[in-house]
Amino acid sequence: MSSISVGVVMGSSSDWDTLQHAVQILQEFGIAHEAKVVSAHRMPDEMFAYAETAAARGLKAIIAGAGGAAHLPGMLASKTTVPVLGVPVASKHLQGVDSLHSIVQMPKGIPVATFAIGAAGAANAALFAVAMLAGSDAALQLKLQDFRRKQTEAARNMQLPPAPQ
Ligand SMILES: Nc1c(C(=O)O)ncn1[C@@H]1O[C@H](COP(=O)(O)O)[C@@H](O)[C@H]1O
Repeated sequence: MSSISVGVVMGSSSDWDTLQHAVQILQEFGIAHEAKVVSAHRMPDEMFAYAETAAARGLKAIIAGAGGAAHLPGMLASKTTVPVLGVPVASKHLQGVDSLHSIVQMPKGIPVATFAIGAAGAANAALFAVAMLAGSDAALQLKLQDFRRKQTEAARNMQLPPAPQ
């Protein structure tokens, strides 16, 4: 069994609609991963343990998504040197701008790579993790290039509806 290289964690099961887009990408690229709820606010002891054991377990990246007062990515980053990729989840009242600001405004010295709010951010966080792993994996690099090539092809083939008369 291959060891897990990317952890996907989220503050609540209600974040799954967003974070599933990261998991889909990791599945597509055949990256060994895990997905679980780990909340800095509601289960701080487990959050600390997750961060503290991440490097020893062989994780190369942690994708962490949360909404509102989204402290999870930053708190994980404070307890591990494994790169943390933060995904702001759209919140009910402030549409995720609160989540984005909570994740992106880290103090100097504890970086969190922060992505766009929502599904695109989740997918891009996973693609970024793939790119990190592809640096030392030639086969994965080829898969990533193929992904980009197909995406370019799909964009070139995009058709617009007829112009209104
Ligand atoms: N931001 C955090 C943290 C955290 O940062 O530790 N834990 C939960 N949450 C967020 O609370 C929102 C509402 O959660 P519920 O839907 O469970 O009430 C979620 O978007 C979650 O990420």
